[in-house]
Amino acid sequence: MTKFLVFLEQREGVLKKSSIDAWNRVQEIAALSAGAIVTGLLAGPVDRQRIGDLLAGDGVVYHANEERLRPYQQESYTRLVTSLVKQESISALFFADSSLSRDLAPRLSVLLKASLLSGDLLFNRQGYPDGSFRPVYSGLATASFSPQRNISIYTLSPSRGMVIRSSADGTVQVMPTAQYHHSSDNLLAEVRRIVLRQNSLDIAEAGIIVAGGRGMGSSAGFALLEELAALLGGAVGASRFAVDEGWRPHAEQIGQTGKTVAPQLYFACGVSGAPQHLAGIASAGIVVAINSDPDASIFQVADFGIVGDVHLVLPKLIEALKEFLKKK
Ligand SMILES: Cc1cc2nc3c(=O)[nH]c(=O)nc-3n(C[C@H](O)[C@H](O)[C@H](O)COP(=O)(O)OP(=O)(O)OC[C@H]3O[C@@H](n4cnc5c(N)ncnc54)[C@H](O)[C@@H]3O)c2cc1C
Repeated sequence: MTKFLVFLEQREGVLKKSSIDAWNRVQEIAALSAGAIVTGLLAGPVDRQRIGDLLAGDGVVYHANEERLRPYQQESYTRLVTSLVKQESISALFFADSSLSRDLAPRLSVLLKASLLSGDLLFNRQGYPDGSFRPVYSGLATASFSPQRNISIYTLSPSRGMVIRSSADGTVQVMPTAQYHHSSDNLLAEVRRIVLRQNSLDIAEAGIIVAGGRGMGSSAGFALLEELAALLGGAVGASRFAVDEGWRPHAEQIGQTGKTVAPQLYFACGVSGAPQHLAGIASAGIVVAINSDPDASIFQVADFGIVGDVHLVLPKLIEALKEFLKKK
């Protein structure tokens, strides 16, 4: 019997949207892979009632409800996942693509002697194990994969628009996991979480992203994007140019060497639309581009385009939005 395990990531006790999205996608993969059973693993305290409400389909979630697992710790998380994979005879382990999974998945693949497939993975009708494929060379070609080991580990990029469905169509049972020994916990000196800005949304989780590039002119130019993002309840993103210049932190970089995002609405302001940037927004819903160059490549992927100077267009857009919100 094929058993899937989805690693469900929490931050500060809240289940991450990208993990809910991964769970839902694994349910779809299971439907393509005759008879596969979906299970989940959640490390750290999260309201158990909410877990069942948030996840679609049928399945069991193992919950290691321990306070010390609230922050990510490589050692303890590795031990927790490896023991569950062995205990439950898991065939495939799935993660949402995140800084946590980029750290944990390769380590697990060595320890479990598992095939590791990461990136924008999709599954065709063949399902697991032979149906996985993903775009390569910034979407110019497609590569398909057949895992060579008994266990496979997949990291999934967010799906288009990351629309989270309700769980009305199934029953998810939440079960406590057994306690694990933490003999080498004293190896951990200190785990610190650095908050870049209070209340700033992670771009990987955001439903709306307002991104800026070289055309914003300076770090001060991003104040307009912060204002627009705050009005829309979205997050600020950046091109690599803006990050390399030190205008924005790397956590906000979108693209091949940054994050893959899947908002329902994406604003590209003063961004040219280089292939390496577009690689990160392939799953975005509606794309709105503002650029002074009518021939900029970004207009080829945009649903709506405004040709103009961001410093003139954005204040007008913000003003109009404020008026609109006042009337609501
Ligand atoms: C291996 C590799 C990995 C990379 N990874 C990434 C990545 O992850 N993410 C990423 O973004 N890039 C990445 N890059 C860099 C990428 O190739 C581009 O150089 C970068 O995306 C350009 O950033 P930009 O669009 O902000 O700047 P530019 O390409 O310089 O574009 C600026 C745009 O702003 C417009 N503009 C200028 N002034 C105004 C104004 N006042 N109002 C309106 N529009 C204006 C211009 O017309 C232009 O279109 C990578 C490159 C390599 C080689």
